[in-house]
Amino acid sequence: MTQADNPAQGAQMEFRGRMSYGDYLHLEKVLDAQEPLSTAHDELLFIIQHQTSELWMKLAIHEIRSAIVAIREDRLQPAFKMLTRVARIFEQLNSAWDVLRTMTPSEYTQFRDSLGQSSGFQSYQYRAIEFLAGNRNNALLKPHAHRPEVLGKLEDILAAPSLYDEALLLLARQGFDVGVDATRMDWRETRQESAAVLLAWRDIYRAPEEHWMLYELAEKLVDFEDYFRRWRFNHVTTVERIIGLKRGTGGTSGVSYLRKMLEVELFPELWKVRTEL
Ligand code: HEM
Ligand SMILES: N[C@@H](CC(=O)c1ccccc1NC=O)C(=O)O
Repeated sequence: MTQADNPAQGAQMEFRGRMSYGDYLHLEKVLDAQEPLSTAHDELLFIIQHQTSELWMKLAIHEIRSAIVAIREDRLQPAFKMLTRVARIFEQLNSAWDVLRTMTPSEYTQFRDSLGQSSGFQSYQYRAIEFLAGNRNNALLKPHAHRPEVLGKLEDILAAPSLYDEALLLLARQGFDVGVDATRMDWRETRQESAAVLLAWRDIYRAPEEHWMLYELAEKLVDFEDYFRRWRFNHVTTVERIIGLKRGTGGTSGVSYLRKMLEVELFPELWKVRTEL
């Protein structure tokens, strides 16, 4: 038999005692983790949509953490690469809404009651991303009080500088006056917006050729926030399309809570600086 007759010729077919594809990826765990609570056809879509989102969030956290360390160590090129990947992950999460949007209100109502009081509001990986980026609402630790290991991980994130804090410390190291952001000791709370930081970014944007690395870092951060905002917008639009103005299972007002979250700015001076140029 020639290669043309049998394209799979030479392929390994015997896996007794050898690691195969499914072994390496632990597919038995991943593919056994979907347990619908109802008989509704669309519940599997709902579960897989969330599980895949959480997997992508896991990767985003890994990349943001490494980007934070890289900026701290003045290794900007690797940080750029990681931040580009984070933006692409959010682009991926954004496209995923197209699949969920195929579920109508009638279909969702068939299993919504099974969800009890569970909600994406309790996604600790989502909260970790917000905390790592710099949006630190300590009140949102509360839903994790019953899981000490999760709480501990979120507390650890709050104990250290965020992505934006590290960017501002870098600006200070490079001689920019960033005001109080150069000397902060407590990282737990979201920093206050500052006029000094706005002026520092303005100088950088006015002379990109002189500050190319910082200029590029700023644009990577804006790109990340741009895609993150699109995720929030897609979420609230999908939610309104599916549950209208009903209260959320997590206990918030639902769409109006999510609309409020659209106003959150992770890197406020980087948006304000646009008006100054
Ligand atoms: C049928 C689809 C969905 C509906 C109806 C829905 C609805 C809601 C509502 C009403 C809230 C507000 C909190 C509450 O009171 O429950 C919320 C929050 C949230 N949802 Fe969803 N959601 C959907 C899909 C998703 C998906 C696919 C994800 C991806 C992981 C997600 C992640 C989140 C997160 C992270 C929050 C917290 C947002 C924040 O606090 O800023 N949701 N969702
Ligand atoms: N908050 C949603 C329920 C919901 O979407 C949800 C429930 C359990 C696990 C993840 C969810 N997704 C996002 O909030 C609702 O009010 O219908």
